[in-house]
Amino acid sequence: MSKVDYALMYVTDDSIRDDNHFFAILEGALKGGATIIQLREKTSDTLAFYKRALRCKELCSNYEIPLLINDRLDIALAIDADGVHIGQSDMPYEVARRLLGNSKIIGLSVSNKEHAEQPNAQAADYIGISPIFSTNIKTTDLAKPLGILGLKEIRQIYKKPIVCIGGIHKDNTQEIIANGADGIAVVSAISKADNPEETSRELKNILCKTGTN
Ligand SMILES: Cc1ncc(COP(=O)(O)OP(=O)(O)O)c(N)n1
Ligand SMILES: Cc1ncsc1CCOP(=O)(O)O
Ligand SMILES: [Mg+2]
Repeated sequence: MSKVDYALMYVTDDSIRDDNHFFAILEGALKGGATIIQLREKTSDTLAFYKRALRCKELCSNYEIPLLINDRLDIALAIDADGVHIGQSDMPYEVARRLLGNSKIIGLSVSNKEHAEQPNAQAADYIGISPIFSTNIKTTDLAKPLGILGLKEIRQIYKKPIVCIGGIHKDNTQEIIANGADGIAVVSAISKADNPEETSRELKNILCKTGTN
C-alpha cells in the first residue's frame, strides 16, 4: 500500500442504526476530506457488521480512501479491508499480523508511555493515543486521558505515526497536531455535526494549515 495519510480518521458511530443516516454521514465525511475510515461496530451481530463493512468498503473505494475495521479480524479478512484497529485487550498484535500479512495496516491503542514502548506498538503501523481527552462515546475500558503532556511524552519515544482519539473537535485539533500527532480520529465531531461534510472539511483545513499534509 502507498503511504497512508492518517490526518483525519473518521471512526463510525455505532449508535446510528439507521443505514441511510449512517451512510449519509460516512459519505459526508469522505466528501469533506476524511483521509481514512475506521468502521467501529460494538453492538451489531456478525451479519449486520459484515453487511455494513461491505458497503463501507464500496463507498471508501469510490473515494480511494482506506478502510480499517475495529477489533474484528474476521470481518477485515472477509471483506479484504485495508487493515484493522486493535486495542490492548483485543487480538494480540502478532496474531493479527500473522493473519493479515504485511501489506495490511494494523493500528494499536496505547493509553500510556509503557504501552508505546512495547514491541507490539513499535511494530504496529501506527498507534492511537486513547483517550487524549475525555469523551462521552466510549464508556467502557477507558483509561485516564493522556492530555497534551502525555502526547508530548509519547512523541519523544515513538517514531511512527501517532493518531489521537477522544474528545477531539475543531477547537482542540490545532493543539494536538502542533504537539506531535500525525492525525486525529473523531466520532461525534463528525457523526453529530449538523453538517458532517462541512465539519469534516473544516477539520481538514485546520489539519492542513497546522501541517500534517
Ligand atoms: C485510532 C483509534 N485509537 C484508539 C481506539 C480505541 O481502541 P480500543 O482501545 O480497542 O477500544 P474500542 O474502539 O475497540 O472500543 C480506536 N478505536 N481508534
Ligand atoms: C473509540 C474511542 N476510543 C477512545 S475514545 C473513543 C471515542 C471517541 O469519540 P469522540 O471522538 O466522539 O470523543
Ligand atoms: Mg478494540
